[in-house]
Amino acid sequence: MTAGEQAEGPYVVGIDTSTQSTKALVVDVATGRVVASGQAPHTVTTGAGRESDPRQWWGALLSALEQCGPFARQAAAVSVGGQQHGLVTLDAAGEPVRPALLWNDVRSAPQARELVERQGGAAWWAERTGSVPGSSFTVTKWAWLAEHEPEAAKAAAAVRLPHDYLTERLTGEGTTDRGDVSGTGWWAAGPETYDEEILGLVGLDAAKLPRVVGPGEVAGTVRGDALPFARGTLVAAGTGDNAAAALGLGLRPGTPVLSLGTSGTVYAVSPRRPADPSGTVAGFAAAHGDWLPLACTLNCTLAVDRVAALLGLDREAVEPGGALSFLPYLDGERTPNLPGASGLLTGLRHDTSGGQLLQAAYDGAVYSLLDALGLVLDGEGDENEPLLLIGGGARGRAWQETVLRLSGRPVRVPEAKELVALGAAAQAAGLLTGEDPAAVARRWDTARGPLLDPVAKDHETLARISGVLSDAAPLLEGTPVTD
Ligand SMILES: Nc1ncnc2c1ncn2[C@@H]1O[C@H](COP(=O)(O)OP(=O)(O)O)[C@@H](O)[C@H]1O
Ligand SMILES: O=C(CO)[C@@H](O)[C@H](O)COP(=O)(O)O
Repeated sequence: MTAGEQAEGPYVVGIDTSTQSTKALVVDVATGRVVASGQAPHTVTTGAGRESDPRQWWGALLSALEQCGPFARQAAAVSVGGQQHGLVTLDAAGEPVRPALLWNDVRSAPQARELVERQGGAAWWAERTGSVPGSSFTVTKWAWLAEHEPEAAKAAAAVRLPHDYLTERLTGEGTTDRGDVSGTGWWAAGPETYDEEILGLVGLDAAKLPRVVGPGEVAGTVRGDALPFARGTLVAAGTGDNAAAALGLGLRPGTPVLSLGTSGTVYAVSPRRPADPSGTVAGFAAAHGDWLPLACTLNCTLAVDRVAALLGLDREAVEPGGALSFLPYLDGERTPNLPGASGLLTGLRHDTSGGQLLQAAYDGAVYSLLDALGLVLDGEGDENEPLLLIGGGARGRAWQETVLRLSGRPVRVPEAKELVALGAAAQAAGLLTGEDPAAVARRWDTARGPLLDPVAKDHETLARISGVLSDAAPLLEGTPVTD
């Protein structure tokens, strides 16, 4: 807050515990002004798996809040948004049995395939849970753990998602919410309950799962004095990071969002419950009613930054031209569903420049997201409606220009940087004021930002990438990742 600016209070805290870091914002409920903020990094294992120690998330949360100075302890309510799907296993004392298996760990791809085949096929899963589970989904990670580390699975007295783990450390109660639970693969989207049949299939007792807190309900209160908040501070349900960003943007049905972070995601709010048997669209629930059809890629900002580093180029040093196609599947891929794939480059010539190669990596990363946009919107929305571009990558010129050229749509880049944390803050604010959190965000005008005019759609590049994807299908199957 700058000198002379008057916050009216009360304050709320919104937290985003995502793959690479935890961010905290202290926000003034009346105006939406961010009065203090903090951020602290996480580490993620490399190699075959992607794992993080949940205790490190808690340490990062404390550090991010410490950076907020005295404001966090003045907050009246707090909420945690977090990376989706991660499998957190806790022992009877509430300590992690082992590091969490993250959403971008593809080792459970064989378990995903087997679960879909054994139980009803893709259409059955899509109708029953909203999604066809791939290796990102918690249910496949639990099946992997039970098969590869049965002792760890047996030792798990409680099973949580990342945002549940942090919320529980604040309140002492095991809770989750409608948005994040919808990405587990063991939540039935019709009746909106845990699915006993699926839990039976993977040998998981529902008693080990958290209570699902309903939209607008309180998850609990801060339980102790040694915590970064005052005892008795209200704790909201929290939610998955994409559902939190949807709240943070005050999203209405039909407006598409493209998020460029560790994951690339494309989504919209919809009143209709999605059930895409192709598995491209995950049929998540939105945090406060409605649905959140979403497609997600594993290779986004980290993959493109890695290509820039390999070339020794700045991430903005792209050049036009050339006829390259680069599928930057450095981590395997989820959309399209190719968990065993690796990066694939075609069209290299003597006169290809490094900048053209880098541009091709951006094109490959953005292609998959835009290709899924039609399925995500499923006939809702208007072609001329601006895409909302968010996430760390949205700050980059090369990302913005690639999205403009490959979508042919206008693009709006909200000025607010931390939309997940803002969405969590709006959820916490809603507890105090009784408002719908999306309405809180609209009142705060969080989606405000420059509108970039559309440019002619680059059909040639889109067709070239699409051709390589189908021609190279056997190569992209790759080999399953094992440890
Ligand atoms: N100015 C920028 N231009 C392009 N990319 C950026 C910029 N700033 C950050 N990034 C990218 O944003 C990513 C982090 O985005 P973020 O949405 O915070 O990730 P996550 O929430 O998945 O941890 C980094 O991997 C980095 O590559
Ligand atoms: O798996 C998904 C969505 O289904 C990812 O979007 C994760 O939720 C990770 O988010 P970021 O750390 O990239 O924000």
